[in-house]
Amino acid sequence: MTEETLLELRNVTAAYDGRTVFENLSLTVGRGEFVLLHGNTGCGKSTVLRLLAGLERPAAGEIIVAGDRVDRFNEVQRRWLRRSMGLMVQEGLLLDDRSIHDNVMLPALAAEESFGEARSRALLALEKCGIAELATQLPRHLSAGQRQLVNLARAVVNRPVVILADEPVAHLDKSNARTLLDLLGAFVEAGVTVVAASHERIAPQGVPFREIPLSTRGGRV
Ligand SMILES: Nc1ncnc2c1ncn2[C@@H]1O[C@H](COP(=O)(O)OP(=O)(O)OP(=O)(O)O)[C@@H](O)[C@H]1O
Repeated sequence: MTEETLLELRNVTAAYDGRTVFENLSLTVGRGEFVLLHGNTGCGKSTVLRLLAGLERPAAGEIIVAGDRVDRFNEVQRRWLRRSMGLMVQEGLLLDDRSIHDNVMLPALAAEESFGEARSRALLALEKCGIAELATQLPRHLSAGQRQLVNLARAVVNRPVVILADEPVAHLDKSNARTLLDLLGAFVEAGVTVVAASHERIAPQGVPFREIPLSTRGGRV
C-alpha cells in the first residue's frame, strides 16, 4: 500500500465469552481511504469496528491506530481514541424527547466542549449532512433515511479523523442509500477515513473505495 497506514488489525482473534468470532485477521486501512467491510451476518464486521474504536479488546493480536497499539490503551486513552472517531452504530439511539439539534450536540458536550461550541458544531454537522432544516424536529417525526443522516451528523460533530459506519444503508431505499453513501464519499474527499460495514455489497459512486470481504476464517486482507 502506498498511502500511510492509519488503521491496522494484526493477527487479531476476537471472542465473546470464550466463543471465537474470527481468528488471525489482519487488515490495513490507509489514511483517507474509503473501505467497505462486507460479509455475512455474524462474521464479525461490527466487532472489527468496535475493536478499532477501542470499545472491545482483542483476545489476541494487535490493533494499531496512527502507529499506537490501542489494544494496550488504558481507559483514559480509550476515551481519547473514541473521540477521534465518529461511530455510526446500527439502530443509533436518538433521545426521543430532545430535538435533533440537541441530539447532535450530545457527543460534543460529552467531549467537554462548551455549550456554545457544541451548539455551533452541531449546526455545522447538520448542514454538512444536508439536514439543517430538521434541527428543531423531534426524532419521531423523521423517516428512516433522515434518522440515518442524523446518526451521521452525530458521528461527525466532533470532526473525527475516522468515521466507522455500521450498516449505514441498512433499511434505506435506494435513493436514501445513495444520499448517505454520497455524503460518506464527500467526507472522504475532505480527507476523512471511512470504514463502513455492510452485510450487502454497497458501492459508493464517484470516489475510489476498497472492498474487504470478511469471513470467520480471518487471514490477511
Ligand atoms: N457483546 C456480545 N456478546 C456476545 N456475543 C456477541 C456480542 N457482540 C457480538 N456477538 C456475537 O459475535 C458474532 C459477531 O457479531 P458482529 O455483530 O460483529 O457480526 P456482524 O458481522 O457485524 O453481524 P451483522 O451483520 O448481523 O451486524 C455474532 O455471532 C454475535 O452474536
